[in-house]
Amino acid sequence: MLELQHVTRVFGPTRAVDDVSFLVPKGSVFGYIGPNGAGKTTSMRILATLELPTSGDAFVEGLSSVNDPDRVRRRLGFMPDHFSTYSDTSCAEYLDFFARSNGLVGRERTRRMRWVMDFTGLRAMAEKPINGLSKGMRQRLCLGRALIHDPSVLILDEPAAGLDPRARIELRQIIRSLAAEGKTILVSSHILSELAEICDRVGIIEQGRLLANDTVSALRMKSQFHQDLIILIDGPTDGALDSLSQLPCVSDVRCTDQTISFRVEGGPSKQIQVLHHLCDARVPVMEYRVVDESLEDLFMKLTSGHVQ
Ligand SMILES: Nc1ncnc2c1ncn2[C@@H]1O[C@H](COP(=O)(O)OP(=O)(O)OP(=O)(O)O)[C@@H](O)[C@H]1O
Repeated sequence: MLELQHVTRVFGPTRAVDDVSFLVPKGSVFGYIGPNGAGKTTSMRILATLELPTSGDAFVEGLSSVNDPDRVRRRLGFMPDHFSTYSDTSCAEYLDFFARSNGLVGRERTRRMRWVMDFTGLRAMAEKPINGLSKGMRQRLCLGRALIHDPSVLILDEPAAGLDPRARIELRQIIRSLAAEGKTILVSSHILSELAEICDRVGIIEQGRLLANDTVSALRMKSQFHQDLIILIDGPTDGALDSLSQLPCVSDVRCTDQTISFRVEGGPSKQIQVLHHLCDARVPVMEYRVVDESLEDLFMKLTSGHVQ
């Protein structure tokens, strides 16, 4: 598992990370979401032993990134948000270099190289120079490098940045299958909707402070002061419109054919009251559907847009 305990990192006047704590249980995926300059990379670098916190501590499988960096590195794969390499290096050479740096030798190195090439879909590109790779393939190679020593914990810093829709979907599948194997994964992004489907929990960070740490559905519930709903009526809609007009919590009523959309002020218990009211009035409701608040809306609600 992975843990930050009251981590603060100050750069001059900037509190890049400000008293952040969270825990990612084994085998789960934690989405770390925040706008530019929020402090995601700094906290990930602290976990990955590449940066020291000003105060607090970070732990990988119970080992301190501050006091026990060598042992942490053996358990951890870090995919940075960008990487550079020599211009004429091929994919196989690049992976081989990191396999050797991680102490892999002989058959074990060959076996890990094969596994990574197959898992990331890079086998056909093995002899290609890295500079000739597409963005998606470069990201796969960078992920392969993070996986080469079979770490139990993965830290992926904006792995989906710059990828086309197909490559994003493939990346999500790769992350989910790694979690299914029992790996603990911390993955960052600017965009909540990009990670929501694959994360067990998300942390939202802005200006160094963790604003939320919850499941996506719980975040949705907490942020809901109103909810848009759609009902489908079997027959004329007059009775339904009349019933809805009696409820002070209902507004924005719109009707097209047999479909009525409206807004309910209040949380889930208010929505249930509305449904009861319609049933009591014998309105023939065939379908009752909540319009999911877009994840972009949720992100905008939780963050203020300030940068430091
Ligand atoms: N080495 C450094 N020296 C000075 N300031 C730094 C340093 N590293 C990060 N910062 C500052 O700390 C803050 C957080 O930066 P960080 O890179 O952690 O954010 P981020 O959430 O990863 O942003 P992005 O999404 O743009 O990559 C920013 O204001 C940044 O300018």
